[in-house]
Amino acid sequence: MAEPEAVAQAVRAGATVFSGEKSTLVQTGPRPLVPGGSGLEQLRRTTAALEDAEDGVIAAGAVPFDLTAPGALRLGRAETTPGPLPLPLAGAARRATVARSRPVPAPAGYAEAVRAALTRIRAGDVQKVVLARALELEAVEDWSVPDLLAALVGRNPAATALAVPLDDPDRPGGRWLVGASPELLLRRRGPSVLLRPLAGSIPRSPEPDEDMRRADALMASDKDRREHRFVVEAVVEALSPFCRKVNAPEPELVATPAVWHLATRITALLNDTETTSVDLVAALHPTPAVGGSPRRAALDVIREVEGLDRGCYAGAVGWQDVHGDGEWVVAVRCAQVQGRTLRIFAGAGIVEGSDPAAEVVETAAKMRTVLDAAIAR
Ligand SMILES: C=C(O[C@H]1C=CC=C(C(=O)O)[C@@H]1O)C(=O)O
Repeated sequence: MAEPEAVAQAVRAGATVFSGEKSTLVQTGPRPLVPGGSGLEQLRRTTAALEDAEDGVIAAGAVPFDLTAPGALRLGRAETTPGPLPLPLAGAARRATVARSRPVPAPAGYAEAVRAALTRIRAGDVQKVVLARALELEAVEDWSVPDLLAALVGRNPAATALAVPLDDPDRPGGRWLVGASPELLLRRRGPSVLLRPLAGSIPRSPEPDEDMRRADALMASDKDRREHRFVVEAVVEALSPFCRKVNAPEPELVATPAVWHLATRITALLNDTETTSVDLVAALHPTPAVGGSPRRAALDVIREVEGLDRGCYAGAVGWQDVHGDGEWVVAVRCAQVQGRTLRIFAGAGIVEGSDPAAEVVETAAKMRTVLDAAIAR
């Protein structure tokens, strides 16, 4: 689907879109995978549902952070074109005017939650917890999903920009997930598996020397390297029943327009090509990049101290084809849109040594990815 007008129209009709540096995938004519099913039920049924599907049909959409919450995976026809989404999208030139904004919780409340998590870490209950907060923007008219998507693609060329309908696309006024994720959960192509978990971050500076100083400080930070290591260790462990030749080199720096991250490019080979991309999603999600370590204890702490309904934020977003190949990103730098409301989410990994005030600043920087796309003119 190379025509901007056709893409904008498809999004208005409820298409799921993933736009990356190398290709754009648009899923049209979507029908529910498991109507009303939880994220886990949908993941479990994906491969079987695709067995009966004609070639060219994929399962695509969003898996919630909490796998017992409703999933938003659908079957539909995939159209893939080379390069990022063509811009400008037709009718996507306007920006909504924001009438009100509300942080949930207020920054002081978030700092308080970080302190509560640190207390649990020092008590030995858990070693890492990712805590999120939200910013709600109320516009004077409905947000335009094609407009948000176009602005996200234009500003984040290295990310996977996404627009995923979370409700029945036939029903007007439904919820959408939009965002520009820099984090590859996994790509499965035949027996080859690639992952690029991120964890450990520092906000970018517009001043080049200061920006480089921050990048160096992140690379040298013991706290951030520990925060990162929890993710790599958990990912390698989750892959080990399915894969051989798991290679996890030392972390490197990656930059988004808003934030520096530590990233590890992990490669592996499947033992058995019957293992599909969704089998791996089910084994990996939620990694400690969005949950924590150990997983169960971290999820308990999140439930107790965070006080947010994450929905599909921090979930897994992507697709799988009839061959079991697929690509999934972690739903970070994302927002939920419904009518006039845009709810932008951002989280940060908390470990021993984390500073509550710095985590407020880091989550604000992460929110800029969607905020700048939504409000800049
Ligand atoms: C949870 C988020 O980011 C994750 C991904 C990269 C770096 C992270 C960090 O440094 O805390 C988070 O683990 C988010 O952006 O909402």
